Amino acid sequence: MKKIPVFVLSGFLGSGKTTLLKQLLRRCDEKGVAPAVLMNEIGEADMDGEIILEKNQQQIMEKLLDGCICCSKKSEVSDSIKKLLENKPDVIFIELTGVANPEEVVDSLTEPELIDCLYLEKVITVLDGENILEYNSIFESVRELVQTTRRQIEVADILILNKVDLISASHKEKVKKVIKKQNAESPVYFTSYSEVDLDILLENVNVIDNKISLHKNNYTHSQRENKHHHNHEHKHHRSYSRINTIILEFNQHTKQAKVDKFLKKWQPNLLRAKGYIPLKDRCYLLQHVMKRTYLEPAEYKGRHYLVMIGIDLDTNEVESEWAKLNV
Ligand SMILES: Nc1nc2c(ncn2[C@@H]2O[C@H](COP(=O)(O)OP(=O)(O)OP(=O)(O)O)[C@@H](O)[C@H]2O)c(=O)[nH]1
Repeated sequence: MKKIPVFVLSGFLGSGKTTLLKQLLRRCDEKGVAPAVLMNEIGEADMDGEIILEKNQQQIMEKLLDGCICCSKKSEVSDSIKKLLENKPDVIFIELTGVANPEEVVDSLTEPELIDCLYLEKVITVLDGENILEYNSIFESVRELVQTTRRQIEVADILILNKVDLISASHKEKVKKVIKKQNAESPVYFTSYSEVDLDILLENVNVIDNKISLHKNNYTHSQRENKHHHNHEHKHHRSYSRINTIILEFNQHTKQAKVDKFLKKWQPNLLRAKGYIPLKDRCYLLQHVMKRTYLEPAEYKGRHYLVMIGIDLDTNEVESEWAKLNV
């Protein structure tokens, strides 16, 4: 009986995980294998789910919203995976929130009911080449950001150094050195828009004829799971509480410059912003990573909104400033 491989996609907010996931799903389609996806988003709004589903409506997806995968969510993680297993996928992808430690999800996979059905194939960490040195520097980032980034690098089986189109050759070398210091074993791929040789990543993914069905079994650790297993502490949860999410709504269409100016106001506390925003001509998908804002036309028909993820963002202040904009 063959077990189902599970990939954990980790990496800080906006590094390019969803961009990679979309390609992995496309490649699965080409290979004729059935993927399943578990997405974990901080905040109630299901942004990435919508982004993926726009082009891959038929994909099997479970979503965990409003919180990072951690102790309190562990049962929800395994419940979601059990639901995914009902559809008999050949591979499962778990995209973590940018602020989660990858090994936390591995705890959920080692639950007795699941351990004989699936195994952790690879932890893939996607790094934002433009900002990784900043995230990694104790002087420039808050402590828990540095710890999370280092953990994501340390436990990765594959490291994808993304956004090389935005950095110089010398910066690339610098980043490589820093990464290698923290994880000398795993291969590092340099990419733009997370374009990597997908066949290397999916080398062990095939159609599984004889899937193990879900049933209670004895708890056994394989070597692989042991490598990623850790003594889970509750402490980390508190530290993430500094990271908060604010959802803002639009009453009418707005101007790009207005939104840009608003987002700039919250630097350096603002880590990420995403949303479907109404400009005069149509709806756009907005993605804001560090100081950069990306806009692309979207077919989205739902309610317009902007999600802000930040560290120590003052919700009241943000909301009252937003109200003043009268958008
Ligand atoms: N210039 C440049 N932009 C990129 C690259 N990869 C991704 N982006 C853009 O960066 C933004 C964030 O990419 P995502 O793939 O959504 O990042 P993510 O890691 O899933 O983000 P979270 O879900 O917030 O954790 C999007 O607008 C992408 O189009 C790259 O290599 N170069």
